Amino acid sequence: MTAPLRVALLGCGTVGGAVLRLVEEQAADLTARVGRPVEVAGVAVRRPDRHPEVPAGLLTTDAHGLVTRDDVDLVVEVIGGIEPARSLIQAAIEAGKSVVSANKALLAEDGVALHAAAAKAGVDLYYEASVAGAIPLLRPLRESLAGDQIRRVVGIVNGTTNYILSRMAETGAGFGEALAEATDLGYAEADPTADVDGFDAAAKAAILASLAFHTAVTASDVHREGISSVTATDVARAAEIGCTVKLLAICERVVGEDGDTVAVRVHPAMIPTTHPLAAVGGAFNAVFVEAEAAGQLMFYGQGAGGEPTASAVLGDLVAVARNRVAGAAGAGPTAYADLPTRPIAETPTRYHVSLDVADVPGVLATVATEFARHEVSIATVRQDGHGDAATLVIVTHSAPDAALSATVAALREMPAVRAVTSVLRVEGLS
Ligand SMILES: NC(=O)c1ccc[n+]([C@@H]2O[C@H](COP(=O)([O-])OP(=O)(O)OC[C@H]3O[C@@H](n4cnc5c(N)ncnc54)[C@H](O)[C@@H]3O)[C@@H](O)[C@H]2O)c1
Ligand SMILES: N[C@@H](CCO)C(=O)O
Ligand code: NA
Repeated sequence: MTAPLRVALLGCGTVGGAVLRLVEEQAADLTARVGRPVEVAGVAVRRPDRHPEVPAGLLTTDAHGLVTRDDVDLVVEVIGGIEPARSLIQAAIEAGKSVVSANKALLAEDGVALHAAAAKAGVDLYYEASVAGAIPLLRPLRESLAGDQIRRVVGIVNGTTNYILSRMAETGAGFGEALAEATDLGYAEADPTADVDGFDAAAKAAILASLAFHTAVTASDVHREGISSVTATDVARAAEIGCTVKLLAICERVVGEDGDTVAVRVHPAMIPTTHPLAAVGGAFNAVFVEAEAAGQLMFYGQGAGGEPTASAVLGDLVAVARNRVAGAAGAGPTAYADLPTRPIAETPTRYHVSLDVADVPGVLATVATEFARHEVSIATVRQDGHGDAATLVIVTHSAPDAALSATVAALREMPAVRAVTSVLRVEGLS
């Protein structure tokens, strides 16, 4: 029998536990698919007493010692966070081990350095599970679409916020109420900041943009707005214009006369209910990719959860194990395009603005003048009610985001405007 490939598993929580179980359950198939048996050499945890499911002989608290052990070939990092995950992955790479990780926060911050280290050491670094969980997305971008020119990647990449926004739309609940429900059901974590404030989606957007556009994008390059300020009024206003509210990650390569740039942003937006992303409910994820030759592609499925995420980890594990059997490492992603990031202020967007106004002669003209003064073109205006209870609902054409936000700031100061009740970007309207 050929010698097994030996795996160090770092972390044994939701994802790690599922990885361990699947590697054991599918041992025979993995052997057949890889060409050598794949077995777990050790499992690094913080508290061994909390892991009765793991054979005691495999457990260790010495993660660094485990990843550098001579009898370890491959390392699976499912601890999460920046440290100690970064030092452990670096140590593994330097020791000649290929690495599979699910860690979006780390890859979005340090992907370039980690890839450089992996290339130098001649090992693989794969992280399909880090974006959109089970959905095959990063390897399609990295491999299947490597011959095409990707122009745009737009998606719902955070299940927790999608669940909250879906519930707000279904029940009319406010953000706080929907978040409490998501927490009770175990979708939202005890500290939901990373999800609801858009940090999780921004890290994923950075990874997607880097792979799609062959350039280095970090989480700090991503314009980020979360969903905590989305109100029941926003969701109701969206429904009135045939839209629904989603937290979108939008990565665009913008062709310019002075060279191309990338614009990467995460924010809530109204999208038409006829848009395919509008139908993505609950904790599911979906991502649209637009490439020059391929046209539009859509990827849909479970973006989180132990087993779905472990599926992506195991797919990567098989890939790096096969490379190891072949005595090679796969080509890593390139960042040759080296594109500058375009700030949100210059990025063209469309706004939906809802205003409570005094319905007196001339108010519409005054409001329209404020849009014109900022060179923002209005697509549609609707007035509901009259007298003191009049509401103006305005959808703009595309304009630089800075012009739109300056318009809204000016509207807030106008005596004729009693309140700006809803401001959201709009995507996907023709
Ligand atoms: N849970 C999901 O649905 C999901 C989906 C996609 C990606 N991910 C990513 O997978 C990774 C793991 O997520 P999770 O949900 O399994 O988290 P988790 O909190 O359930 O598990 C992490 C485990 O790592 C352990 N750990 C922490 N520090 C350690 C150390 N120094 N040495 C050894 N073990 C240590 C923790 O005790 C915990 O058991 C994260 O990067 C996360 O972003 C998770
Ligand atoms: N917290 C993340 C987990 C998957 O990365 C989500 O809600 O989508
Ligand atoms: Na994925």
